Amino acid sequence: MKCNVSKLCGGCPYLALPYETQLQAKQKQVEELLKANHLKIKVNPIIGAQKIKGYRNKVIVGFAKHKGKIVSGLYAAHSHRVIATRHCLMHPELINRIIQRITEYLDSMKIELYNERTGTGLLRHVLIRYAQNTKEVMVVFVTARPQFPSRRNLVNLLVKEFPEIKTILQSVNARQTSVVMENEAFILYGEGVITDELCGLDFTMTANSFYQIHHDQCERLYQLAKKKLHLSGREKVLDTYCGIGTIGLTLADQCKKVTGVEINADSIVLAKENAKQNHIRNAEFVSMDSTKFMMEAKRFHHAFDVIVLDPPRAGTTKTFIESACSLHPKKILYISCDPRTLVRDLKTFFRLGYQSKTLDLVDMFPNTDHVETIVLLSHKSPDSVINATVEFGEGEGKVPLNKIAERTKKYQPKPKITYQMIQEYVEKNYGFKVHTAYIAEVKRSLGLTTYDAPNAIEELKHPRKHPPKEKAEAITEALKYYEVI
Ligand SMILES: C[S@@+](CC[C@H](N)C(=O)[O-])C[C@H]1O[C@@H](n2cnc3c(N)ncnc32)[C@H](O)[C@@H]1O
Repeated sequence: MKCNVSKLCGGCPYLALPYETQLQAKQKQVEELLKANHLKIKVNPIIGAQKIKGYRNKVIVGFAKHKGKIVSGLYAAHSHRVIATRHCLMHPELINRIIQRITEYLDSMKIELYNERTGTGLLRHVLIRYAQNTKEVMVVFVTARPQFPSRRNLVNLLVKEFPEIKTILQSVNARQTSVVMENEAFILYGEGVITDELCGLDFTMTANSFYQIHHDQCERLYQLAKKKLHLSGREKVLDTYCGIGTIGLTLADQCKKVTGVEINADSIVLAKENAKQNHIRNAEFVSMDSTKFMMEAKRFHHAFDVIVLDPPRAGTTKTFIESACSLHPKKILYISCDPRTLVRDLKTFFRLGYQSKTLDLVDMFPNTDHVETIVLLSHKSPDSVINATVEFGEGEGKVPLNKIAERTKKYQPKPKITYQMIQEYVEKNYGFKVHTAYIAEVKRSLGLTTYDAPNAIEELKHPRKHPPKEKAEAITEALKYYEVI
């Protein structure tokens, strides 16, 4: 593929290589990284893309003046210099056409461009999102101040010419910063959102939500995640760093319950909306830092059969990993867009007894040096097994069957004392009700194991509850009555 500005732009460092060579380079890069870190994991052959150009569904363009005319393009690598280009090979054709029209309109309307050095002027960038399967488009004008002359005219011209544009927004960023969108955007046209179809489900997103850049490869990644997890329908799945709920919701039909955790409150609103519009009823979402959630889950002894994590480039935290392992999930699925932080985090998982023999790569970013990795971890199986042969019956060296029955009776576990039984005992004997969180707190203070409270997820959003003295005493009495202590 030929691109005239490839050297200046730096966005596609592998563009000159045949696609097969690009894939080999990514495979080798991850294999060498694992080897250098003494991680014995086999890397399965990378899953290459069919669409290797025109795949980017999110684009940010800058503007500059060239010979008195407004031109648009991507920024040069590690700089804010705009590389004028009419046609980026990685953008869908429709996006290239919209950018071109916007540039022409801005020029004819004599819109002032923002000057980063002096902090003067109006237009900073334009962000475009494209929902590949529904063909819906979102346009966001990022300006340095709210007043935007001719914007009504500009909006009317764009929506008339491109019926695919479902919404147009303006985001005001007055600070001298390189961040593209700092504040909430206000709607100039449409609903402020677009919806795409992914893995047979509808996902609505805003300008700020995370959504994988390559639609088709994202579907293959999620299919692989499903295959690796091999859910039975009985599992409680925790989807951390869940964004607008894409991974968790695609797993929801194969498990008992999905809990999604995400720091961006707007994404959680969308995740809930996405569950609703797809008629998914076994999913709940919490807006919280994933590490904090994990710490609380550890404190409250929440049980999850599967934990999925898909953090940003920086990876996750040691505390997240330690807390996650302490919950003893059967499986942990780690999806990462940066192999270096993945390797760092895998070492901690391995140290804590979780292991994996294989790792998969999905090429989400053709022509770049980035690669997506996916690895399933499960708890290490025993190092060795002792085989013993026992013969039952009468006579020397045999174990009599009646002895087994006696022993079984002796070691029969006591029936489980539930929170409800304790609540009922307290209410009957003391005349007041006690919250499950109080029971958990008393049990914890006595060094006992605690179990899921029925409203466990709700509780995670609140600080721990310390029971008043009389309630703590009543709960302790109930625990004695039931011979828990
Ligand atoms: C790589 S994206 C994955 C999103 C989603 N799993 C998907 O595939 O669309 C990472 C997500 O983590 C969120 N995030 C970043 N830091 C976080 C944190 N400390 N706790 C929870 N979520 C966080 C981001 O807002 C983003 O939505």
